[in-house]
Amino acid sequence: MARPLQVEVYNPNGKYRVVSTKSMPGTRWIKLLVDQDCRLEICTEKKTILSVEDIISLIGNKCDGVIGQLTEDWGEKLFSALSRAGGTAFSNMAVGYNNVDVDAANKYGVAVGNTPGVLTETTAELAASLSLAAARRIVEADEFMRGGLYDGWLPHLFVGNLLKGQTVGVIGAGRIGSAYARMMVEGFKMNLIYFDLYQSTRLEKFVTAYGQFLKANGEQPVKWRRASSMDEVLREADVISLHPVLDKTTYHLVNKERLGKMKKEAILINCSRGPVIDEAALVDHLRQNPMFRVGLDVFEEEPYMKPGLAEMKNAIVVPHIASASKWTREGMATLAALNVLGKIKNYPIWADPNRVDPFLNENSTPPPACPSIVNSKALGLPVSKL
Ligand SMILES: NC(=O)c1ccc[n+]([C@@H]2O[C@H](COP(=O)([O-])OP(=O)(O)OC[C@H]3O[C@@H](n4cnc5c(N)ncnc54)[C@H](O)[C@@H]3O)[C@@H](O)[C@H]2O)c1
Ligand SMILES: O=C(O)[C@H](O)CO
Repeated sequence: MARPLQVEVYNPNGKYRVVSTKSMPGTRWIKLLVDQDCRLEICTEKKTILSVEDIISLIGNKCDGVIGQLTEDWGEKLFSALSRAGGTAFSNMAVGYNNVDVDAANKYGVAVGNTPGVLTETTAELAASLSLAAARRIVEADEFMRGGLYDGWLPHLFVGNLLKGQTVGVIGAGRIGSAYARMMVEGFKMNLIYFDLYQSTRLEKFVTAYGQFLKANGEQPVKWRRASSMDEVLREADVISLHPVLDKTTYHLVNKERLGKMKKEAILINCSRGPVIDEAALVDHLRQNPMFRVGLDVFEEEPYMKPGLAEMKNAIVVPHIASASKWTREGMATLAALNVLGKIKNYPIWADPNRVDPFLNENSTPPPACPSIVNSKALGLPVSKL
């Protein structure tokens, strides 16, 4: 028989058994669960990605709710195991939930939580950092310097792109895409072109107002345009950042053909999900177009990179750290814990999952509600009046 996975237990006599498949940043989330009569078990196994079998063994015979991670495959097997153990609540510690089969969760009556509202700016800041790093070739220059290759200033040394006055393209102008667009427009006076299935009126108003402000101060105003197709963005933008959800409509959204439509010296940023780009086609494109640059936080088959990517000087690669600021990660842990706790306690669903500040204030008790449950309608869960 397989040995049981190692866990750390808090409040062993708690009435409700909650499992967290990973240790998460901060301690507030632990206190919130323990104070509400939960026995909390945190898996402390060294392996990074737990298998479905590992998680089934963690769930055991009695489990009220699980806090899980985006690296786990939450489908039929796990939701049926959780339901058999009496569980009704699961929360991803992430805003994206493409690792979760929501239909399977619905079938077993399990609420599925996610953590929007707390990682928007942090993630957008990483996309902006990758954009700058790619435009100004910071990683290549750092390697050159550390390699002892710098022997004096030269007119051609690491010449990159000026962002001011260029066009930033955003594909998926939701929470994070809009925050990134605002940063690039306001910070670097870039013009904006975006493509989304929905109009982003707030973003459009922001860029219009900023353009008027610049004009009133004697500067060139910034402009915006909502593209009617994604290809328009690919053709016109100098820097393109991808921020859609991953689903079957966005799988390989950027493929060989679409890469071919982009400017030869364009910059492509991906802080959404790896499979939004056909990564093998991207490697070919990078090889054939040395002035084309990418900044990637996510990969098609994480944790692996497609052959050749690691050798490309025109690629900057970081290990899925876009939401990795202390405040955000602690907030994600809190929201995930409160999703599970709220469902166990039969609390209603918070009316606006983007306005989660009341849950994050360390000096007050969080509202009696689940911050964000993605299948609340399907399960017919009541909405909070707070
Ligand atoms: N790298 C990271 O660490 C990290 C951090 C946070 C979020 N994410 C990813 O970013 C995604 C977006 O997060 P968000 O909070 O901004 O979500 P969101 O729902 O606010 O925004 C997603 C946007 O994509 C748009 N969209 C959907 N399909 C599209 C398509 N085919 N073409 C163009 N636009 C399309 C939607 O209309 C929506 O406006 C998450 O689902 C997650 O996968 C990654
Ligand atoms: O979807 C998410 O939240 C990220 O990928 C992790 O922060």
